[in-house]
Amino acid sequence: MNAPVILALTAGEPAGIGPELCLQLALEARDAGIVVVASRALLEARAEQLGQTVALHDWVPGQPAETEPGRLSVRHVEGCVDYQPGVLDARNSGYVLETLTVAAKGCLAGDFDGMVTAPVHKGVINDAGIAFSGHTEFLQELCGVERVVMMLATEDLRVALVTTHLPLKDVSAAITPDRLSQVSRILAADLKTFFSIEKPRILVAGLNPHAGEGGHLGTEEIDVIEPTLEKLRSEGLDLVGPLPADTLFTPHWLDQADAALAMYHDQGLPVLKFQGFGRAVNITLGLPIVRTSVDHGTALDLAGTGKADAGSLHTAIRVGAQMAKGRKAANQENQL
Ligand SMILES: NC(=O)C1=CN([C@@H]2O[C@H](COP(=O)(O)OP(=O)(O)OC[C@H]3O[C@@H](n4cnc5c(N)ncnc54)[C@H](O)[C@@H]3O)[C@@H](O)[C@H]2O)C=CC1
Ligand SMILES: NCC(=O)COP(=O)(O)O
Repeated sequence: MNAPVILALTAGEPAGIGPELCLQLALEARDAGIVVVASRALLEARAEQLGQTVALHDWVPGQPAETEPGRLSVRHVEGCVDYQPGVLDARNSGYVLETLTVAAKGCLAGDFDGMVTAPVHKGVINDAGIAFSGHTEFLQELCGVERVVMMLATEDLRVALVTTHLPLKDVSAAITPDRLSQVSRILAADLKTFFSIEKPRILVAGLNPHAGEGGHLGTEEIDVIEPTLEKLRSEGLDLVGPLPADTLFTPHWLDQADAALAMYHDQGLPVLKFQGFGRAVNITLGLPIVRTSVDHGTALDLAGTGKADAGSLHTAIRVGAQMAKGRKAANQENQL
């Protein structure tokens, strides 16, 4: 009944800090079983560059994962052709996406209890001619679900987004009653499922300055956001807003709420990162699998130096393991 959780950890962009963060983790004792999904040769090359000794063990589904310092379970993925830190190579892009596919399919098949992702470089994947906006959208498509929600969280703050990786000029049109309703419902449901918040109070930001100033600074609040929130409240969701985004992130509001819902990426995430960059987790809600991630990017400037901070990776693994245990327990209860 209490089998340890096994998480797939994708090593991300080969030129970034992901591979060395995986190796840093291997030097410590771990509570959760971690299987790094990556090119074995890439990990060996990075370990050699950093002067680290890590014994890599090929992992087979059904087996426990290594948890002892100095040992690391690896699910090898072919196709990485360039191991140089700090220098992007579009030829590695197919391999990077294959690591995500292997991890996600492994979760769907029950081989893994969840997946944690180290950062990928969205630009270089597109340079390879592959349309890619982020793990969030990639996993939504792979898992065949209509809507997912990106939420970043620290101990003190949770910020979810209505839209994710969109050019700013496309944001207004994307804020539809359908999208706002789906995102709000997923956020409320998953805060209950994974964080045991029975009826979460969610602060919803407006899109425009001063939440539109009564229609004088934009009408999305009056036309879309207010009527949608009203309808969702009638379903029982505890939604406050639309609130001016510049004052939403103040103790007056945050102290009485469980999460903030921002309309777009750079409305919500700078606040979260100012408050907790380096120790936050990025969670994809609404998926049939557990997926958490680090709060940072590929940090090409640090790759190969061994100076990258693993704080956010630790948070992502801790939260991923908690969520996976929660989902396992719920599944077992449903089977009784
Ligand atoms: N989960 C993911 O896959 C994410 C990927 N990205 C991708 O990363 C690439 C680079 O993005 P940037 O905006 O430059 O952000 P970034 O997070 O890579 O770097 C911003 C600054 O933070 C520092 N930094 C980042 N992680 C650190 C760590 N663990 N320890 C110490 N310092 C750290 C970097 O050195 C840099 O000075 C982009 O292509 C972006 O798409 C960005 C965010 C998340
Ligand atoms: N700023 C967060 C971010 O870009 C991460 O996106 P994703 O790759 O987790 O979808």
